[in-house]
Amino acid sequence: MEQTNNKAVIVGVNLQDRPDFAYSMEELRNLADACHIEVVGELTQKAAKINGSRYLGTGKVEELSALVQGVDASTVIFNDELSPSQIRNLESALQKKVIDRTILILDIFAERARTREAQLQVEVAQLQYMLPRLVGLRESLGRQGGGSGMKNKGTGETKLELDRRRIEDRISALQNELEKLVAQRQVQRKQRLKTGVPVVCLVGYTNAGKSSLMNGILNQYMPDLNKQVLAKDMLFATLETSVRSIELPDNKSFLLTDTVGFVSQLPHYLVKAFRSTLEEVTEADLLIQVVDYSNQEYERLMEVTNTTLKELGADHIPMVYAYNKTDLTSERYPHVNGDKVYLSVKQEAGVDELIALVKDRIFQGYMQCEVIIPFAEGRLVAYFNANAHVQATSYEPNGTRLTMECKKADYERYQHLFAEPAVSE
Ligand SMILES: Nc1nc2c(ncn2[C@@H]2O[C@H](COP(=O)(O)OP(=O)(O)OP(=O)(O)O)[C@@H](O)[C@H]2O)c(=O)[nH]1
Ligand SMILES: [Mg+2]
Repeated sequence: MEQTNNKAVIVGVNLQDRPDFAYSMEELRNLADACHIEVVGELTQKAAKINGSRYLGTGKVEELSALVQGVDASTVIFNDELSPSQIRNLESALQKKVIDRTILILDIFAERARTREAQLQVEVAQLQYMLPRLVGLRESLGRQGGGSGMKNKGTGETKLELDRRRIEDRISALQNELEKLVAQRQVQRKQRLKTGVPVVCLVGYTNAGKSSLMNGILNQYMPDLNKQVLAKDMLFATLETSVRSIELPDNKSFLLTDTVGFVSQLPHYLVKAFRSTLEEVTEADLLIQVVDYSNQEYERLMEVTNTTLKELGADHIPMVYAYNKTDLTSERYPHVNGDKVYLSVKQEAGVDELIALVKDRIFQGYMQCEVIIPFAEGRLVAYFNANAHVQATSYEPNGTRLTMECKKADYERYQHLFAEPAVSE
């Protein structure tokens, strides 16, 4: 799609007085902006239902046509996903390029995707969006042929059938390649899981500050590590997950994952396409939902996030909340209330409080202890070195003394093997 120097009018139907309608139009403007399209006009209509053939009522299409001419726009962007026939009818009525919210999101994803896996996922989603629209195009050609629609069942259709088959072949080739990449990543993930280090995932609406928070935590706890992630004031700055190991001053560590942001009406092709990337989320020990607390609509955006998590099958995972950007509100910060931390990554205030809460949750089943492991049980020393936070090791006549923080369950399981004397808290 041509994107530069594009002027567009955005159009939305406020279906049954949607409470989040104004925000969804503002978001559409931001999506257009992220696609380098300049929005020069807006038209909305209140309606009980969307017009099946032209999205808007007839009078409104005329009004739109005049508006588009008046502001010299080349493109018209609709707030909902349009059907193939709606696109066709609107293009012929307006004589302008007609696109919808889904195309904008797909385009942004296509432009931002960096890793091979993200690129493949986006291409599959784009092709899946195109497929039914190709069929629509075939219908329109059939009609142009005139008569029964059977008469010219010739060249046009054959070509489109070919295109269709080519697209289907391409989709399955891409999916094959994707499966291989996903399998590779799963091996890496399994290895990480095997180490028993807890996994914490940052989730939330796009632009809430997830990547900024990841950087804030890295700055504070891993200042020597140059592993910052991209954080930017734009929708979908992050399209792939990145994992960083965070080591805390008391020797405990966890893995922190930054993920792609959610958005309302995220095209289902994309949810599907990104499911493999978001598998990390379903295996996390704890989720940190990052909320842009300065956004008036923050509660609705949290609902979208929660619904998406449910779709991913991650709604059973314990969650804490980082109410970010509190510097832009009148709320006091940093300040903790139950499982919520009011903070400002920008002002570097509240990260410690959040980490304390995270630690409290992920290291719940741990205990501090000192044990002596008989030399004959050497494999246990190896086990604790891999699965506990061993703070000190020394050698006694009757075995290896470990001072460590380990899982309570592990302590109980192996207690009968420890040599005396051992002190534990
Ligand atoms: N005022 C203020 N701005 C913040 C704060 N934290 C992050 N931001 C800004 O919010 C914008 C988005 O930040 P990101 O960290 O990229 O957001 P994200 O949640 O990772 O977004 P996606 O990757 O697009 O899902 C950036 O411009 C940040 O500078 C904060 O505490 N206060
Ligand atoms: Mg991000």
